[in-house]
Amino acid sequence: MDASAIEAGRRRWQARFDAARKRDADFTTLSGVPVDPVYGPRPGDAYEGFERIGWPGEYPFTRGLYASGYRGRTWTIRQFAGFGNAEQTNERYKKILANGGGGLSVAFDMPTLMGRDSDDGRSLGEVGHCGVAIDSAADMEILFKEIPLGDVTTSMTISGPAVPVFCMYLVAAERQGVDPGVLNGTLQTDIFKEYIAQKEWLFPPEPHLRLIGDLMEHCARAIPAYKPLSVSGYHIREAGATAAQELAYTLADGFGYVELGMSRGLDVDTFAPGLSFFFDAHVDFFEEIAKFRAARRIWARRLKEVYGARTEKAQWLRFHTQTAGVSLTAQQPYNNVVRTAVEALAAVLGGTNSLHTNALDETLALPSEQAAEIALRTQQVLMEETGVANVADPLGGSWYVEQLTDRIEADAEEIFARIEERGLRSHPDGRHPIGPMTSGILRGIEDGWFTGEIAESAFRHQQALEKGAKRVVGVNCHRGSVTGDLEILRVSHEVEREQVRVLADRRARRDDARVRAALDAMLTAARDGSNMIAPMLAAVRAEATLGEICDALRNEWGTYTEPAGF
Ligand SMILES: CC(C)(COP(=O)(O)OP(=O)(O)OC[C@H]1O[C@@H](n2cnc3c(N)ncnc32)[C@H](O)[C@@H]1OP(=O)(O)O)[C@@H](O)C(=O)NCCC(=O)NCCSC(=O)CCC(=O)O
Repeated sequence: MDASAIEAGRRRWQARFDAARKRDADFTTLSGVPVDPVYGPRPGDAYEGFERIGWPGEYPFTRGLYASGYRGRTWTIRQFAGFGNAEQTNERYKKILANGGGGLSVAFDMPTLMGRDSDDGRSLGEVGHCGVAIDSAADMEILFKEIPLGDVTTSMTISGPAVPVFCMYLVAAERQGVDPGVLNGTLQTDIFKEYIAQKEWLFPPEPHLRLIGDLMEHCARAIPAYKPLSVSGYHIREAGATAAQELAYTLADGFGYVELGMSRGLDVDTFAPGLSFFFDAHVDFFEEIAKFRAARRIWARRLKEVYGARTEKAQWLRFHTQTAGVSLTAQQPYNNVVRTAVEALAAVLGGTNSLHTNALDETLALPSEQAAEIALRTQQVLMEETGVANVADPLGGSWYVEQLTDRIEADAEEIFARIEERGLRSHPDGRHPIGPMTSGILRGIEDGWFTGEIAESAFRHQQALEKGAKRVVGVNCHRGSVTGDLEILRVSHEVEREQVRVLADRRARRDDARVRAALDAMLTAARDGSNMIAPMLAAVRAEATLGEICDALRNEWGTYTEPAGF
């Protein structure tokens, strides 16, 4: 790009920056040196390929979504939390908010994630263990007691039973007197990554996608600020994918949901802002920063050029980041604080919109209160002390980071082509029921291609660890010595007994005929193709349980078994 075009871009950036609201903060270095909100080529310099880099707040958004960067607003500190019953988790949430957490993020227990009630035989021993147990709208009401749902943005990490859980959240808001139309938050919902990596699905892909389509339609129409899909690469990465695989599979899944929305006749400029992303921040500092920058650029370009999105908001890739759980070690666990800080810094330098930092004890158990607080304080140290929030995309223009960004983008494009080619083979006539990327994803799920590719990468990494080519302190080098007693959070089995008792009591007090009628109406909608959200909401209002709703749908749609692979 020649110098005059770069200068024109700088002037556009300046105008946007001047118009933006800025935080009232000191934007100088620790020594008092004033710093600019963004840096670019020196005036008069040309820069080859600058159109791929650009300025923050401008297409292709490589350098961030906002001209003001974090000077406008810092990232959201959103710590994923949940354990025991709704009451215990509600107390933890109030502490998180009181300590400066910017939003909430619900971790559900395994039975809830699998759409089973706490009194289901398969739930035994798991209730309240890896997250909070939610059986019905009454639990959701307790979960958010004295937390005004109209004011706090809440993320819910659940995908198989996302839609009934979301209905419970809407009913909890109704019971608080909050108009559900004003809610802002995020529901994970991303079922593709369940088949690809996380393995917590309920039904076969096709009926599940229809249900997600209903949710997208409902939110686009009735809850405009809410983000019903958090397309998640985190679990793909944690299963062993490389950075490029994480990026490519996740964005491909995102394109699949774009195709789903479009196949339902929704306007891409209306529903695409409801798609957000969730990535892993692993320990290779620069590779992760490059991944985040490439993600924004690829998404903006494809949304604009392939799917016809015209508004910037529809082209924006907004993302949450969690530091890499798999990088934590049980050996010398205090070192995990350092790993997490480095990973969090990569996320921030990559322009994350929201961030979770893992606690040092998470390889051993759910975080203790003290470990959770250190994790939160880690973000606050970065935000308040280090100056990283002063300048947008401070690594933009670094030869290394720019080349790595280009490289990871090219690798991702190559993977998209392979997925699309699989889609073409499954529909050689070009008549894709939802869209070409979706066909490729579904084919890759059905024949175990994604799983195989991830397993191959995980195997290669494991070999590198065993040979010592890749090193992990305390595990395959510098072993021993950093020890210390960790306080471990243990969830009492009393929680399960109490949850089962409360559930039985609620079932005894509700109107069973009303529940049955509501579930029947929901199944009628499932069969006749009408939107299922309204009848599901009616069932939830009648205090139908999560297990009852999911069982009714399992009976209707069947379950899913993944292909065996060797
Ligand atoms: C979009 C995100 C990523 C972030 O949303 P947030 O509300 O926090 O932040 P945001 O949208 O970036 O910012 C809030 C508002 O401020 C505005 N804003 C932000 N920065 C600005 C700036 N510089 N200038 C002007 N406006 C700005 C935004 O446009 C937005 O307004 P408008 O709204 O008006 O635009 C959302 O989807 C989210 O919160 N996701 C979290 C997902 C999550 O926590 N998942 C947990 C998974 S945990 C998991 O899966 C477990 C894994 C495991 O451990 O196994």
